[in-house]
Amino acid sequence: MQTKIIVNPMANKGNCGKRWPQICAELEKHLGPLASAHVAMTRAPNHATHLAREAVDAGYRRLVSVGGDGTFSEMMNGVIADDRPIASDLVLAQLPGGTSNELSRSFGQLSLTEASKAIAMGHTRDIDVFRADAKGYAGGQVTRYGFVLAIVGAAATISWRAQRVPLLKRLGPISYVLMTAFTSLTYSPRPYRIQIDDEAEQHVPMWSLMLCSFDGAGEGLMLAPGADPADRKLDLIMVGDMGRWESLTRIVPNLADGSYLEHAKVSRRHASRITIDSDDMIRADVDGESIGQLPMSVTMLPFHLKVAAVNRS
Ligand SMILES: Nc1ncnc2c1ncn2[C@@H]1O[C@H](COP(=O)(O)OP(=O)(O)OP(=O)(O)O)[C@@H](O)[C@H]1O
Repeated sequence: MQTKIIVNPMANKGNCGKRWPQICAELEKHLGPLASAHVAMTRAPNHATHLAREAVDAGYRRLVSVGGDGTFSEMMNGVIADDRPIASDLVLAQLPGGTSNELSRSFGQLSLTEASKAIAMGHTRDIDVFRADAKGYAGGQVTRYGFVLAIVGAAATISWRAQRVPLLKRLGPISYVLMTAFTSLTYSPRPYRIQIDDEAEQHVPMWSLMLCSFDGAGEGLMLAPGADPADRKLDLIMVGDMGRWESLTRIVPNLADGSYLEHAKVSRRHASRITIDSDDMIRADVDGESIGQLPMSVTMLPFHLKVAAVNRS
């Protein structure tokens, strides 16, 4: 199978580029020598999307991103068009070279060696993909394909602040801890209009809403314990009308083990199509990238993508 490697040299604050020779040597131990024609370096944000599309058009069927979650997500968005994969026999893989590499962890790959072995041995797993349409920050419609989670409200504001404030971004994971505390103390629940599958629209005040395909996300967060990333359903979690102190003391500390779900104002159910709107400005985030604001609709798509993953059985 022809393999294209897409490297983001700027991932992990430029460390990915510096470590590329070492990462390449590890990959070559398992895959054999890599000709330079099979490696492409990203030159700007979203370049991985174009490189992935070009690679599939040129006949590559296995695409490996070297970087963080953003690079993998950009690559994945390049291989889907009109709500379906642009080729039927694709395998995507990630080698951890970013800051948090949460996706690698979701695929069961904890190290560069494990990820390289999973690619070489051809172990894969199927994952669901959803489509999110929201209002972009420039005012137009944005469409993003995702596979881990879509979040709105307080959780999306935490993500947006942690990514946008340059000083905080340099702090890495600690920025999320600081912004979670700050946002909990300043963010008030807002009125939402929600339509789930074919049900009637609901009007509810909420602090945050999360649509999870995987069980975990972010820095060790267990948002939807037991969620199946290939069941063609999203776990819809609604965090209701929380007071500031209540969110800081009863929700935030219990995100790591999923016990926040026991709170009386938190609900969980399955959904495969949801439209969310509000008269207030509410941020929306897909797979860790702030894409814009409400209204947003999220739809599970009727296909699986194959990703290289460690075979634990
Ligand atoms: N050549 C480039 N110059 C500047 N930015 C780039 C370049 N190539 C890609 N990017 C951008 O780098 C950003 C960060 O990439 P990525 O998310 O992979 O790394 P990370 O943030 O370190 O890791 P993680 O998301 O796992 O925490 C992405 O938004 C991507 O668009």
